[in-house]
Amino acid sequence: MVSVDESISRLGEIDTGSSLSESERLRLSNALVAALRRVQSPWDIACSHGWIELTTIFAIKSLIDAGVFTKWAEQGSKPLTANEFAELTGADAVLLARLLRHLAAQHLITEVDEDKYASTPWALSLGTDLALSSIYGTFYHEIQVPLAASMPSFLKEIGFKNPTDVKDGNFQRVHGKNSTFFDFVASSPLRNKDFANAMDCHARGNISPWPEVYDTRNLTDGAKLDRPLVVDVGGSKGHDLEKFLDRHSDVLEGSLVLQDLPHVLEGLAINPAITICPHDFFKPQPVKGARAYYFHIVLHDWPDVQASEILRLTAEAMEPGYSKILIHEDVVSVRDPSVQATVADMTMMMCFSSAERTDQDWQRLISGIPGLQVSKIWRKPYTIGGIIEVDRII
Ligand SMILES: C[S@@+](CC[C@H](N)C(=O)[O-])C[C@H]1O[C@@H](n2cnc3c(N)ncnc32)[C@H](O)[C@@H]1O
Repeated sequence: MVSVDESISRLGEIDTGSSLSESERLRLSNALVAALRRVQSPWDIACSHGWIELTTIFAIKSLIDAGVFTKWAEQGSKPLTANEFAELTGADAVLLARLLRHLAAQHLITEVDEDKYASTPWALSLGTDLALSSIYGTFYHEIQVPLAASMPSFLKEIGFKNPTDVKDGNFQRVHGKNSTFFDFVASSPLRNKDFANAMDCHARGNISPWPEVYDTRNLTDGAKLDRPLVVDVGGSKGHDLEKFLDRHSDVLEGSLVLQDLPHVLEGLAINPAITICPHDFFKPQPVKGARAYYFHIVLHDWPDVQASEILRLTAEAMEPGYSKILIHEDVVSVRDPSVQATVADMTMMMCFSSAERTDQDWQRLISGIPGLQVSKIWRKPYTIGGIIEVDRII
């Protein structure tokens, strides 16, 4: 039997440095959560859900808005007292002390002396990465929370059936009949910006850059120069095409095409190698015979009926034997899926009545579209993201 002191001392020896690969880091983090669950009482867990998470988010958001994290980073992230934070930001020192203490109690920042706090990589990121800090903004408060709060009564109302109707789901229960997720996001510039930032963070944090998962030489080798190489469909601000350019900086101008709804692309300043093409993917694909149509966390937003329609319209634009569809998504393991995959699945349910898909779900969806066939599912070991490579065979 290992004593508590010895267990704590062993925990202090855990390697958290850069020597860990991403997959090792995730495995270790998962094992630590499992150990925490064994140590926590039922009350600890319920208290965390009912009080700690909620109050932590409001404390973080208030500290972001007061400018604490940005000013802290500007000052070199050195340890500061609540009074010093108050001088830096103009906020009340007593209030700041209370908010900071709540974060330190959860090891989000470190209390190094009475009311004096040292920064952590997370706190530094909130001060330097505005996309990350916007996760705590309208994305959380206006998009996620109202939908999550409504889910239990929505599921009860529909008799605990699996929701599959994007036009009559939890979203419409919260925002009204005929409302749609993307119209709601678009209807406020701040929400639109925070959502795009959240997608950027999700891409950076959860899914490996696609040229690291898929061998992009499959696209460049034998590419026909008279038409686009990659069309990023529903590509938001174009961060995935930038990743392609990092690897293939020599592609011809105009051979990369970024598509999304007009309001998303409006006023976008982007690498001149990328052509901007506003397009609704429920209309016929205007770019014909491209080498690849890339969809990154786009089809999971849609239940099978709509996802099939998007794929069918894409298939019509493809050149058989040449064009490919590349679908970059979480591919859910049927056994022991990670929380990154299950949280995405819950999010799809509450926002779109859709779901994250397993290998088999993808095979079934694609086999239902005339002319399309899955040629390979590309994965990096121990990551949740995969790329489903689809050919048009006839
Ligand atoms: C979950 S986001 C993914 C964005 C991007 N691919 C990424 O990985 O960050 C889904 C994207 O689909 C776009 N979208 C939604 N409905 C669309 C439609 N009918 N036509 C084209 N794009 C659409 C949204 O504007 C949004 O940028």
